[in-house]
Amino acid sequence: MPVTLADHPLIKHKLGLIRKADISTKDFRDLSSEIARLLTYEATKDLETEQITVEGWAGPVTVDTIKGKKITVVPILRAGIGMMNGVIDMIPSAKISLVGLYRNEETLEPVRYYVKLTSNMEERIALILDPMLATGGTLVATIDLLKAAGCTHIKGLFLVAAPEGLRRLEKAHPDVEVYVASVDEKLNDVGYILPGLGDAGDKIFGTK
Ligand SMILES: O=P(O)(O)OC[C@H]1O[C@H](OP(=O)(O)OP(=O)(O)O)[C@H](O)[C@@H]1O
Ligand SMILES: O=c1cc[nH]c(=O)[nH]1
Ligand SMILES: [Mg+2]
Repeated sequence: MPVTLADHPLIKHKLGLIRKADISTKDFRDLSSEIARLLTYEATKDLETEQITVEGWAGPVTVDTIKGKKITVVPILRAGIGMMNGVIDMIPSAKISLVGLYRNEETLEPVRYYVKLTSNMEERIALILDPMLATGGTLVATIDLLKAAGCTHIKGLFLVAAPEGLRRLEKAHPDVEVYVASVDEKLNDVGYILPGLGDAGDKIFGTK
């Protein structure tokens, strides 16, 4: 399974800031979006381009344009919303497909409560957004439903992943490409990533 650790100095610096325990809701939100923007740069490096001719200020000029498949951004509710604006800044024409899943706190299994996908999923590259890849249950369930809708090209963007979640993903969906700012040490006994970020959804929405 292709895993890209996006360890650009700007990403590393921003991760250092977002890990602080006393971070404000505003700063957590801003940094999630900023790191997402940089992950988008990495995740779109292999998009194909083609040359077209446009009318420039001094006459016709040959320019590159992105060709082929269109993109749908798939934020996993709630926390994935915190990355969405950063990604949309970079790909303003992307369609958005929402997937609502939360983790049952006892079983750690994902519970589905909302799905609204855009049209023609089979023609699109899906960019899944979630700050946290912990046990991997939420991500595997999301990929299951995207594939059931016809998606064949799926990438996932995460701020922090646990090795346990990456191993689970590799078994279930080895074709999916992962872009992550940090692969952390492990999960604790209640399924939180260490050192991690804490509860990303609560920090982005200011709940709890
Ligand atoms: O890899 P997993 O073990 O499945 O855990 C990861 C999921 O947990 C968090 O969501 P949460 O259930 O807290 O929902 P929220 O975004 O609504 O807070 C996180 O944003 C992921 O979606
Ligand atoms: O560490 C974790 C694990 C799951 N969800 C979170 O928000 N944080
Ligand atoms: Mg949460």
